[in-house]
Amino acid sequence: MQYVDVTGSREAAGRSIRMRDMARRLPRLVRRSLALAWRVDRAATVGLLLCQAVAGVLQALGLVAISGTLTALLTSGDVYHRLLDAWPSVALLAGASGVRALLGITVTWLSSRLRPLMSREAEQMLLAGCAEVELCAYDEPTFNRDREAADRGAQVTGDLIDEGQDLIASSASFLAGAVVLAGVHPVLLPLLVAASLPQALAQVSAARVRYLANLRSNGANRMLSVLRWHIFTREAADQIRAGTMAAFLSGRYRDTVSRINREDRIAADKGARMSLVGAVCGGVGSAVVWAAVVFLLATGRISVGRAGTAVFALQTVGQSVRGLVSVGARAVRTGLYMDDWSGFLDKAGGFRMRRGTHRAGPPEKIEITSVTHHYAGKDRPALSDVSLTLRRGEITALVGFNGSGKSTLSKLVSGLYLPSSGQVRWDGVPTADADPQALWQQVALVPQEYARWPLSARENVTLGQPASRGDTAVREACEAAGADEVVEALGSGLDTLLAREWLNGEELSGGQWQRIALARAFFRRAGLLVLDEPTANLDPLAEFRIFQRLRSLARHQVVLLVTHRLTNLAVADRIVVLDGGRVVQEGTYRQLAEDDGLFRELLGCQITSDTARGDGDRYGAPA
Ligand SMILES: Nc1ncnc2c1ncn2[C@@H]1O[C@H](COP(=O)(O)OP(=O)(O)OP(=O)(O)O)[C@@H](O)[C@H]1O
Repeated sequence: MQYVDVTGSREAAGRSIRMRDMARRLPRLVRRSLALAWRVDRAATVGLLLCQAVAGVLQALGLVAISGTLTALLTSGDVYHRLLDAWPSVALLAGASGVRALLGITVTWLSSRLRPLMSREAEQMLLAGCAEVELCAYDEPTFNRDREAADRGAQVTGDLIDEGQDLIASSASFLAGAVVLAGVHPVLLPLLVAASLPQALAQVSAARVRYLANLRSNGANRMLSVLRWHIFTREAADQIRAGTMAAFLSGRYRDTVSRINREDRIAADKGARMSLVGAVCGGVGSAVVWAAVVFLLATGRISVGRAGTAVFALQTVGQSVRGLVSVGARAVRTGLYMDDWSGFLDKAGGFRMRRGTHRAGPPEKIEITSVTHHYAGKDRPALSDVSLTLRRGEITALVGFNGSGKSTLSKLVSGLYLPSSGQVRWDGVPTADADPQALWQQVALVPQEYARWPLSARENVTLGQPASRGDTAVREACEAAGADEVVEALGSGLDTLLAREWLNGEELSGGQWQRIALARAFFRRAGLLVLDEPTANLDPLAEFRIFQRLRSLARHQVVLLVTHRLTNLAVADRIVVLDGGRVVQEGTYRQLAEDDGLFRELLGCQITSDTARGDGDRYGAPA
């Protein structure tokens, strides 16, 4: 079992990283990191830039001071006068070092302030981006892969501030050293840069190898987080124990980790080999540069004092070139992750919602016309040529076998999905032309898998959107859903946190949660009420009450009910029977129960199984 990038497009992008790309990308990366830093903390960003600029100037001054000191000390004359001549340069050197140390501390302070802010900002931008995509995006492997990569990009955003800072610092120190070195002799600077090139190439290649290894492990890492979630959280804790699955899951986790370790080890070995070759070439290059200095000194082309300055300048420039290359390579790798992040934000993984602007009100009529719907990667359509009209004040029930398309149809009616072909129109306006946020204001949905939000009972009902009538409206919705008794039994009533793993939180039973989910939908007072298996976890009495109340609740709403509890369907005005994604029957309960067809067949099975259960209970129950 593996998650793989089926398109391989990002691997191709990673493979194309070359020295030229790096040079092209670096300024963009610095700009991008500064833009994000500016967004989260302007004062710290300006402070950082100022510190770096001043540190660069001080570095240059320090090198000039070294040159002055050496020239003063190495010229002829008595020691006293030589020291007297040297002291202003020494004082400048000491002053510059002291201020640079202070600036270094300030840079560390400001960076540590900015780093977490940037990562969190990037994460929040990603979360906001995810909320803007079409629901169908989650069915696409490419979207999930890109989102995962973008998440990684958001996490490493903070690194970019350090890398950006190191780049600016190395560039400033390179410039300072280069100016001084060029002043000593014009041949030294180009020679040094040429000598550093092999190392630079090796570093970039090693960074590419590491990025590609990470890319290959992306799917495995994703699987690890899925496994970790299942092993860690209480959601499946009971099933892991009762199913004695712990060893199996840990084994799969271990196997996946081994796969990642193997990739990492190969990348580390390859990277080390490249670095070694680069270091050897760099060493030879350095020897050539030092030989050039000795040659220039021996042939009298430079003085001893200038040769001394050259030594310091060479060290500074050499260090900054190495720094530039290694930080540059790291920054390019981070930049690739950030490309994943910003690319995802730009086009929301290619699934940004682009619908119309019509602001839908509570619908009078929802028409489904010749709707066919395909899920991504499926050969067969989930729905084929379905036509149907839903009206306010009417309860329409969808029934059929598992997988016959009931939930899909309810999601199309709610505008959560747009049909592959055909139209769903709310009062004549296709859902594709409606403003989705305004449309969903009119949708109250209880899906099969309703969310159990780790929020207070009140927020679980209001979904964070309280009504003007405050708790009165919450209590009315709870009463309609039979959740009033659930809330009353909670330690702090509506204020109770519904998550036992948190301090003071309380846990509800499956049926109690379902009542809260129903209260949520009743509280919303939207124009469309969609109930997908709303009573699956309810006891018979609670179920009976819900179906009883549905009639009065439906007076002002379009109601769509999906259920397998056929015996309760007398409450519906119309029943639509789906089979293999097609409508095969439509009518009232009485009509369908009398007609030959799938509904009567299903109803017969349910009555038979209920009777069998009843018999079993009767004969099997202890006296
Ligand atoms: N997100 C999805 N991605 C791909 N295929 C899907 C997705 N959701 C549903 N399907 C497929 O579409 C078909 C219809 O599924 P749907 O959930 O609408 O059926 P249903 O009638 O509601 O089933 P059930 O009674 O089991 O809830 C099934 O073949 C299912 O595998």
